[in-house]
Amino acid sequence: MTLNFWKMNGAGNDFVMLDNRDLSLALTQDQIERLCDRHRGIGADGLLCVEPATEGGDFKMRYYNADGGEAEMCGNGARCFGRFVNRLHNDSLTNIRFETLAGMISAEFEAGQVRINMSAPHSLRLNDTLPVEGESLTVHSVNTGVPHAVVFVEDLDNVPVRPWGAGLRYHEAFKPKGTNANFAKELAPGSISIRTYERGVEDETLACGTGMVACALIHHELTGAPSPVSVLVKGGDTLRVGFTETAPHEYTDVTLFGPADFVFHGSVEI
Ligand SMILES: N[C@@H](CCC[C@H](N)C(=O)O)C(=O)O
Repeated sequence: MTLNFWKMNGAGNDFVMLDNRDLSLALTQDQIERLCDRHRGIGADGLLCVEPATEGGDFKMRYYNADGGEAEMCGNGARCFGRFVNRLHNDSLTNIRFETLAGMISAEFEAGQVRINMSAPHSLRLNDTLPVEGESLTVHSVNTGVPHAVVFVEDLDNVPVRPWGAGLRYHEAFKPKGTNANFAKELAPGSISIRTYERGVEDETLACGTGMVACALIHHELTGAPSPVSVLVKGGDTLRVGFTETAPHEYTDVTLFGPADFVFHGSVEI
């Protein structure tokens, strides 16, 4: 079978994009994993499908990690999804609402950049002390559509992202679903730099949208920095996270603004 696909990236987090509005595709976990394989496939951190809405949105977004497992949400993927859907409509849309397993997301378009409005974060925890790889880490956590652990560090360049990331991802404290793991450093009040180890990729990625939101909210919790918070990612882009705190530790209007770029269009045999 020949599959038409588009390749996109959001701040370096890269995705295979598929138009499944007619529901003709039913890819297996194994097929998705092979498509995302950087040596034997197209290569990507994840795969997104556009499907018809069933719960009052304009479309449904399905997101799969590179290991072929489905995840509830992907912030960079959602920005790419918005731009991709707009391209399928000859760039005639100004905004869309789409369903995800983490709730309804809306996207609006601004000169190649996309702002998404995300579902309310939950399960915020601050200052847990956890043993990881022989170190005692101060770990914060929040679910921004998918689970994230956040550790602030002094030396972000030299933080052992893979071993510490995997240590947190599989930590007893986050079982059974595991977590994504972020390492962050304050650059200035309201400005942070982060690196993320992604669950389902099982490695560091160049950017993670839900991770940026998690780190920005924790930065706000720890320092009181107002919205928006600027977040510099490993890939070199700086994105903006906006939010409104409605009550202590309760947030609404959580937005992520940044690039969503087309890379190429092709076909592949599966
Ligand atoms: N890259 C994403 C997050 C994708 C899901 C994540 N790997 C998980 O399994 O929770 C983003 O941009 O948010």
